[in-house]
Amino acid sequence: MTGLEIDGISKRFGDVVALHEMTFDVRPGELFGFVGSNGAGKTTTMRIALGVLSADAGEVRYDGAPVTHETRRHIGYMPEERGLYPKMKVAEQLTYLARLHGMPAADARASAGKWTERLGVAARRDDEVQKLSLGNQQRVQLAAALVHEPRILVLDEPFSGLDPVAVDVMSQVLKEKAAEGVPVVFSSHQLDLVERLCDRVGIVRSGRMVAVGTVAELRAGGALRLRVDVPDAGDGWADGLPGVKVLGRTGSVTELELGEGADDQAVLKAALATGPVREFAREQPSLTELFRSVVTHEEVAA
Ligand SMILES: Nc1ncnc2c1ncn2[C@@H]1O[C@H](COP(=O)(O)OP(=O)(O)OP(=O)(O)O)[C@@H](O)[C@H]1O
Repeated sequence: MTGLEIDGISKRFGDVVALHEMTFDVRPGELFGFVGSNGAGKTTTMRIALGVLSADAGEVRYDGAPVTHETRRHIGYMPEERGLYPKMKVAEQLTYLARLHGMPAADARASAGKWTERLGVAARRDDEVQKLSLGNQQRVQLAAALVHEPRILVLDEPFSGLDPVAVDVMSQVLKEKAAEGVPVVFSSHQLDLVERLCDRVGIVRSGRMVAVGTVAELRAGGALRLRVDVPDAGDGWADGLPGVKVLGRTGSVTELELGEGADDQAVLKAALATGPVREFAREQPSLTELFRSVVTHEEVAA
């Protein structure tokens, strides 16, 4: 198995079970989106992958071998709490960080120059980090994760607080890194962005991975929905159909969810019985809707 593997990681903080047998893998060249509600365990997983925190059980592997101190030098990490020295100048800081990861001085300087340019902060190279806006600090933070040309990227909410232009720059850079064969995992609450950008997505709930797959796979696994446009129908036209839940009605369009044992042909018959049917379409839930149903499930179960 190549790439990054998180295999059965468990972690408790006192009585709090932060992670329970968390398992997923990020393949070389893949952009993997890690999503979940606040406190679900994303940051803890990333910290364990980085070795900043130790797991109670389980293993993190890279290219089939347990991640060691040496392997960790090749991980580019963007921590949630952001980890720059506020009083150090941008280029100086990036060069220093690259040197810490073992880059020779000249290469480190060149790489700092390249990444400040690429991320649109070249004009701020000689400013102290604390003098930059938060969004620009975040660009520098990404540069810090990239400056030593890592083989793995682990980014904790890299998109939070960025303006749309910075989101585009960040997305482009992550895609390029993935295209170079780097496994890229990032957490985000911006599900539209995750849906657009990621090859695969993992949804985590209460420290467990509850769904993982491509966006298309996850959507296909969600409940089937129907959108039915019946202009002459009365309000209760779909009530009482077995396994059918009416989600709502806007104008003449009724949205339905089909559960176990529901028959879409019976829905069509009921629709036709009301008069003309202008639209009868199957719809798959968006990632945001899937996420909501997972979170609601959690609340019901809790
Ligand atoms: N150092 C710590 N001490 C005690 N509890 C902790 C510690 N770090 C995390 N936790 C707990 O572990 C659980 C998982 O937290 P974590 O920060 O990994 O979630 P998250 O998915 O990153 O959340 P968010 O989306 O809010 O950043 C939470 O219940 C949190 O309170």
